[in-house]
Amino acid sequence: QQGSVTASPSDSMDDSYICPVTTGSNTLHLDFDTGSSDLWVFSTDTPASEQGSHSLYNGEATGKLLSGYTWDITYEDGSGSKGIVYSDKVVIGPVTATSQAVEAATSASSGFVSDTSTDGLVGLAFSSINTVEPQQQLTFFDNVKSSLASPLFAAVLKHGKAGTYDFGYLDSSKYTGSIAYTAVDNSQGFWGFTAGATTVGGKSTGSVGAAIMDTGTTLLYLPSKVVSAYYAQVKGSSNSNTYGGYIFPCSATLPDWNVSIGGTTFTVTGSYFNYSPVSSGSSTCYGAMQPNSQTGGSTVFGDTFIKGHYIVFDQTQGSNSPRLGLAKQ
Ligand SMILES: Cc1ccc(-c2noc([C@H]3C[C@@H](O)CN3)n2)cc1F
Repeated sequence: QQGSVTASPSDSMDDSYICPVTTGSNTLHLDFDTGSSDLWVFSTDTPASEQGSHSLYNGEATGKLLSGYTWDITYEDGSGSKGIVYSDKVVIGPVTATSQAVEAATSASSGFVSDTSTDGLVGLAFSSINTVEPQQQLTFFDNVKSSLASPLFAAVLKHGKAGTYDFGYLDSSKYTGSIAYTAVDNSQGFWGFTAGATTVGGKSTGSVGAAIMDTGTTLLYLPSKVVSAYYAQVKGSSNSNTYGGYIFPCSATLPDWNVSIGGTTFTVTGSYFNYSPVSSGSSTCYGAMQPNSQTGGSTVFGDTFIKGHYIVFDQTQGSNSPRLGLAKQ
């Protein structure tokens, strides 16, 4: 099997990208996250006080309860959820996992309860960091990859408009030039890779090093040397204690940022680095490139980098030799 599902920005800032997923017989809108490995959903097992306006998975109706199984996850930003586990059919585009662990929330933090755009997450990192106990469960990709035409999926996310996640095939109409491949270190359960030299306006701004490709993270978090060298090219910018990161006048011209990965140079267009005004109506804007001190020291290529590129999460060389493919859209 193979196929594509639409990935729509959750809001005008491209905070996240959500996709319709049928769990059991209900269609929910889920955040595909290559930085975690649990598929969890708001459900009829979620307290009514926490269900908000979310679409709900009904495990009692269509699933098989994995008796005594639990899960509990905390994300980089401190938000989290926990609950119980069913096995059920999950359909993404035309791709079906017949016995997917669907993790039904019995509790979710306020960030999720109030995020009406997101009914849960589909974890697409490696199953080694799935949180289900007493028996760890497989991700959707791990469950279907042997049935896919090719064991890969591609993220084709766009700025301010719908893109896709494609499972099982490469679509040459969705990228230009050739795909540059680079080795993945999955020892921590992530799609880890090494990024190299960076430049801004023709000037070298240092090398990045180890990073993870994380569709569930909104911004681009880099070593402080690279970040300070970037904002040195942005008039009026500063690293604000008040706002907890780099800010600049919303009228500032933001330069493009270039990084070498897999022997090829990739560019993030400057305007993508204007995340949003620091508060509604403000003429001060918050940067979409921030130091990795904000992510516990991890360098994270989030949606700010991913949108506008064609990113392939690839196991065609075998599950012990995962790789990332990158191309320009
Ligand atoms: C309300 C809410 C909060 C966090 C997240 C979230 N999803 O993926 C991630 C990143 C960071 C790392 O944890 C794994 N990938 N963060 C999603 C939400 F809808």
